[in-house]
Amino acid sequence: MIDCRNIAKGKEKGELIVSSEPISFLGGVDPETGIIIDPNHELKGKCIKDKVLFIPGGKGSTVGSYVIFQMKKNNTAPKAIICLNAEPIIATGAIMSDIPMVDSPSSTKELKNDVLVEVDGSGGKINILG
Ligand SMILES: C/C(=C\C(=O)O)CCOP(=O)(O)O
Repeated sequence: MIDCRNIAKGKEKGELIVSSEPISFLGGVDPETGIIIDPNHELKGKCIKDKVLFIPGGKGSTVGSYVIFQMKKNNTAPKAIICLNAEPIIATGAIMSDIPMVDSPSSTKELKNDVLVEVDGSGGKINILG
C-alpha cells in the first residue's frame, strides 16, 4: 500500500499506464478515443481509456479540465489518475468527472506499466494488486 494525498474521491481498479512527461489534455489527447495524439509525447498512439494514468502532472490549456470531463461522458477516460504533483487543470477535471485521483505517492518503485492497482481517492492510498 502506498500513501498519497487524496485529490478526487472514489475508488477504482485498473492497469497502470505510466509517463515521465506531463500531458496536455487539450490537443494532446483525442477525447473520442482516449488515444494520446501529441506527436512529441512518449505515449503517442497509446490509449488511456480505462487505465490508471500515472504522470508527473498536467500542462497546457485550462480547457484540459473540460476535455477530461468530455472523455468521461464518452467512456474514454482513465479509470483513475495518479500524479507526482497535482495541478489545477487535472485536479479540476478529475473532481468534476468523478475520476478518483491522488498525488504525492510515498513510493513510486512499484508503479510500472501494466501493474494492476486500486486507487483510493477518498482515503489517499494506492493498493498494488498484481
Ligand atoms: C476559456 C478559454 C478558451 C475557450 O473558451 O475556448 C481560454 C483558455 O485559456 P488557456 O490559457 O488556454 O488556459
